[in-house]
Amino acid sequence: MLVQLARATLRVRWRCFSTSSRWQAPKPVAMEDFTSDLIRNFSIIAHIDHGKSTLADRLLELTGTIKKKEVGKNEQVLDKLKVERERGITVKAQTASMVHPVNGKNHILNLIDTPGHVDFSWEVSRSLAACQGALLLVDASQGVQAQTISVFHIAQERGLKIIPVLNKIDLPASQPERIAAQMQSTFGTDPSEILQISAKTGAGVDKVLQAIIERIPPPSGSTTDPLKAFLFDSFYDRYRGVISLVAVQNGILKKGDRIASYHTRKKYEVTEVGIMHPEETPATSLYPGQVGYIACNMKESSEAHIGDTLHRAGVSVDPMPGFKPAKAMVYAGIFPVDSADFPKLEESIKRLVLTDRSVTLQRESSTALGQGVRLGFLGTLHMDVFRQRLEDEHDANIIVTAPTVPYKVVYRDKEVFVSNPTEFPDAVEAASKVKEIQEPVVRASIIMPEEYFGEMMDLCFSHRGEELEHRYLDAGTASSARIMLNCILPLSEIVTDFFDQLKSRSSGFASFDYEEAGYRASDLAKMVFLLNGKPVDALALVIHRSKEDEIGRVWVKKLVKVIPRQQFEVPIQAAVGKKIIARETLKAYRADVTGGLYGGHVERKMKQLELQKEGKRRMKRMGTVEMPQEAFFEIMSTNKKA
Ligand SMILES: Nc1nc2c(ncn2[C@@H]2O[C@H](COP(=O)(O)OP(=O)(O)OP(=O)(O)O)[C@@H](O)[C@H]2O)c(=O)[nH]1
Repeated sequence: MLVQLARATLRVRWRCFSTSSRWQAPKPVAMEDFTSDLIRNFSIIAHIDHGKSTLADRLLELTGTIKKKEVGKNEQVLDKLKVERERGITVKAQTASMVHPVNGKNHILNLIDTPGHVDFSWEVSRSLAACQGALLLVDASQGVQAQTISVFHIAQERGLKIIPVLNKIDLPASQPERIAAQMQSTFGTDPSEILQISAKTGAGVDKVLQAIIERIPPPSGSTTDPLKAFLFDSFYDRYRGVISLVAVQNGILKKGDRIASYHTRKKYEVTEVGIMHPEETPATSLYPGQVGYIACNMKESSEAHIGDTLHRAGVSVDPMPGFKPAKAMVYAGIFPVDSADFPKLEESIKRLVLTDRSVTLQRESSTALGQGVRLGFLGTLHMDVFRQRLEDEHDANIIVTAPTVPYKVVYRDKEVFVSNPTEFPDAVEAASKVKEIQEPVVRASIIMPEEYFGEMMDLCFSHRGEELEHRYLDAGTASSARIMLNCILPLSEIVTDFFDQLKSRSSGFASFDYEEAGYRASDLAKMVFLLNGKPVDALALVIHRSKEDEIGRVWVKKLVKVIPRQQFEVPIQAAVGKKIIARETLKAYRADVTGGLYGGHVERKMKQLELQKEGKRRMKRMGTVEMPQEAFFEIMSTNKKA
């Protein structure tokens, strides 16, 4: 079987999100040998950078699934997006099956890789739904961090068997005994169950394989019960349409089966089944407990509903519990720098959304920026990653507006969610019709060494934190004890610079995580910016009244720097309702680009005039003021630092 799997692997291509070449099906792998007692489905869960992808690679190597990498090459097998390699973070959960013999019997181990950033906890949760166990990986030099705690709780809620693993024991700064004690006090872990490894050198990794087989229960399921498969992920292949990743619960799933979606009630014929090895490797069939992929002529990604139950057409089954859909927490408008590029941009965005189902989209138009798309993301990192993918993979030249959270406007007779500042009620409307405005808040937890406690309290207060409380995670020595600080923070306060400040004010030692905590009434208002007395829609912001002076001043200063001088003086003002909060004046200037050119420099002169003409084409008229699209780009990209 091992040989057969390895051969099949050699003949298949890499699964790739951006490009897809013609594909030739190798001989299918027979899966009937892998009865459910020989299957283990597991995930690796950890705080960001604690070594999940490195350990995944070592496990794939140790089981002979991939070849051992050349020393010095640092690319990880399961992190495949360019942005993942560049930023060293996992964005999209991936699956890989490996085969490992124990007592002369081949076992199949299905690893589902999970992302490690707080923005992607939805991906973590859905990956775990297909598992019976999880390796909880903790960096032995850093100890328990904010996301270690949140992923532990997700895994525990799902009833998974958790295997505690201390990683990076090769580092001189590692303190395995101390961190083991910390895990015991935080999670109630029995220190004798903790494995100590170095994913980098490979030390102790064989023990991990053994523990997966010994400690994680095999999936249950019956071959004779009606077919029931859980759909936990999907991606798009331009030749075969939507490919769904499934965990078979009962029955046997094979090519030619007529299946139906419980969610959409649509029927399909299965054209291919297989396992991720980690590339797609066709198989004859998938048996209960097995995790693999299917192709069934689904044309639209929206047909593959994450959390759906697939069953045999005409044979009904009780559905799986399913998932809460991903909820957008941060919204931003994306516009092309050159308005003529909109159709191409819209197409690129749609294609990218096919690979990232948690992004929501809606068309929007702005007088200042023209046609664009308003997108909803799980968080700001998610937004940044999407932007980078749009630029890297689709060569897009874009302007991204300031991020906004979804506010709740409570009128006397209805509640409306507003995720675009231009739609936020102005002062007049607010005074006459609106009962209350609410903003989303989160329950934040920050873990830090004791010496940064004061700084972190300060950070929370300056971001409107409430209900602060703290506790010690371990007793440690006076200088190295760790504290967990919890508080309620408005989501809008963490979508700008909170994370950067947390890192810089704690010299990188604090970690942060949050979960939604509903909505709270808040004193919010719309701030508009006026150029020569006329408001510019794309620049509107929703702000907390306690910060209106500070934000108004920063923004007008920024605007005066990036807007080119006009032939007349231009007042730049920040206003809330009728009240002007801040003002700068842009001095008049006569643009004579050829002024400095004399005599025979005709060619140069013509070129300058051409350039000016080109510039004019891209100018936007804001009332009486001309503003190049690039100025918006400048403002928006300096936005994060505001
Ligand atoms: N010294 C040492 N470094 C390690 C070890 N394991 C991982 N690293 C390094 O730690 C960094 C993070 O490792 P990754 O495997 O990318 O971490 P990750 O948890 O997958 O990160 P995300 O997927 O972004 O959450 C990389 O620079 C690795 O080379 C280890 O055992 N020892």
